[in-house]
Amino acid sequence: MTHVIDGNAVADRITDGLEACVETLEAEQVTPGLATVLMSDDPASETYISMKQQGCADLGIESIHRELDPSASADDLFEIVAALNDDPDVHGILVQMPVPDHVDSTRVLRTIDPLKDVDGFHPENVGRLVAGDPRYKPCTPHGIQKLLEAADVDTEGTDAVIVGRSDIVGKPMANLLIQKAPGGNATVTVCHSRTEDLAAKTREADIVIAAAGVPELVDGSMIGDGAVVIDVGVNRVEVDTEKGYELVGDVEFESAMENARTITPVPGGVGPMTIAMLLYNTVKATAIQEDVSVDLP
Ligand SMILES: Nc1nc(=O)c2c([nH]1)NC[C@@H]1CN(c3ccc(C(=O)N[C@@H](CCC(=O)O)C(=O)O)cc3)C=[N+]21
Repeated sequence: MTHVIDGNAVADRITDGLEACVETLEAEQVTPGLATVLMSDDPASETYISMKQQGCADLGIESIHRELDPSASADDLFEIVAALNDDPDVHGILVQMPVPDHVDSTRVLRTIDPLKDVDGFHPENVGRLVAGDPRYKPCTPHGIQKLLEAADVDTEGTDAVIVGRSDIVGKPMANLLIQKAPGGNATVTVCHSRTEDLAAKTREADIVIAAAGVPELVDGSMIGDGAVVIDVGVNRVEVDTEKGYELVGDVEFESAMENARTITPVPGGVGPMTIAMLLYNTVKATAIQEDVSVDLP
């Protein structure tokens, strides 16, 4: 029987653990603060931002929100980030990606105070991750590490194949999986749109992590017997319902189920973990900046 990992349950366990950390901070008169910045009218971005705010509210994290019209100037965005950098009540800053084309996203990431960079995207934090001394692990790959741990998947000595080379999932995931630490010690292959024979790579893998942003790119014929399959895809496909869309992963779930030992669903797999690990980084950022020690889950 294939084990379907319940991402909501694992995320709830993490947030329960964070609750104790928030209490420890409160005892020191410290309330964690997360700022979200949105410069997009993409409905998906709006959904994610409101899920993040809800997560903060549930935990007792103060959240503030700044919104800019997508036609605003890059300088307007930099000014907002600079003000949040200087605000002592704000411990974490997240600028929702993607930003409009006329805004240089790498410059946005460089503008955020690295201590408040709860996405872990600032070059200083990327550098620390690559050097094996992470401060804030990027939320989605960190969440995947937690899911694997919860499902009793030992990554050590495994062959892991990552499909997708993005800065926010593929690259940091590869770095975490090759590090000399629990949740690492894997042999990693990173595949992408120019990979010659994707199926030949994934079929040999003990762990397949699909993060290409292509609906149902990976099907059962590409999954080896007994493999672990992690689906990072959150593709919105239009359907004729009240909601208007359906979430489709990068994995064709039904056929992949037939070969996989363990698999994550979409929705209810990796997505909820991304939010939980953002809250985790916000609590960690608060503890670092306020010099309080907390016992992170
Ligand atoms: N600076 C920045 N940081 C991010 O962390 C970031 C970002 N930009 N831009 C967009 C992506 C995407 N992302 C998701 C978060 C939660 C779910 C999630 O919880 N999904 C639910 C379903 C949500 C629904 O129903 O639409 C699930 O999979 O069960 C998905 C995707 C964070 N991102």
